Amino acid sequence: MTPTDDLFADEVPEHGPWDHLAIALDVDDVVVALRLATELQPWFRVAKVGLELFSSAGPEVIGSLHDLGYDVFCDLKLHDIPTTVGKAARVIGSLGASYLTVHTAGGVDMVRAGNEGLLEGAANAGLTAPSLLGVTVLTSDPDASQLRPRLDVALEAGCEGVVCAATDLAEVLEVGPELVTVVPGIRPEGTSTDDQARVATPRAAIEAGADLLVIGRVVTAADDPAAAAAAIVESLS
Ligand SMILES: O=C(O)c1cc(=O)[nH]c(=O)n1[C@@H]1O[C@H](COP(=O)(O)O)[C@@H](O)[C@H]1O
Repeated sequence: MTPTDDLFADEVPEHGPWDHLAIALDVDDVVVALRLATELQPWFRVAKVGLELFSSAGPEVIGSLHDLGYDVFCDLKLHDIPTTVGKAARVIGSLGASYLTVHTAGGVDMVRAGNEGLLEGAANAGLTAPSLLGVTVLTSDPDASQLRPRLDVALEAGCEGVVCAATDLAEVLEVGPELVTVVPGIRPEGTSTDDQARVATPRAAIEAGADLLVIGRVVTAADDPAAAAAAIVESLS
């Protein structure tokens, strides 16, 4: 069953809830990752490569996911001296990733270097400009008191978007209404929060203004990942 089978029997819709869904491929085996990505392709527009998959599969996985039709979200959460972050971001930009994360806790100079590097890498490779996302306060942290200063860093350094909890969205959109908002910690009603502290249901996150929901274990660790993805899309339809 795919979104088109289920919801729109006679026509193939160009847009739907899946425009707002990123699948976090948090596995350490590229074969498993690509199998999941292939199975889940009808339900997600964006595939997220995090530290686990990037460490195991290397940068080539970005191209493999792109070839499957995904926009690729490279979630490396860079945090180092500005020169190192800038150079790493330039490499990622040249590989065709659409999004890259950096920790705003690294400060304005570091985040700006990441942004410049990312855009330069993409431009040198003749690719569309990717988006730098500033991670504000991790959703595993129950204390969001650093949200405002980190948003200020993201805005001053020119981030196109931020990663935040759904519960942070009101403040984020007040301070930076133009920011693309990416929201992890998504948990449908009645599912385990695991190590996440600030969670929300898919619908609550979208209603609070999220542009892109990061969906992880609720789908990838489900007995039937496609059915779990279908249930999320249905909850948003
Ligand atoms: O940058 C992220 O994607 C991220 C930021 C954050 O604050 N919290 C967070 O959970 N993430 C990522 O979002 C995904 C959440 O996975 P689940 O908890 O399994 O839904 C993981 O890949 C995390 O690395």
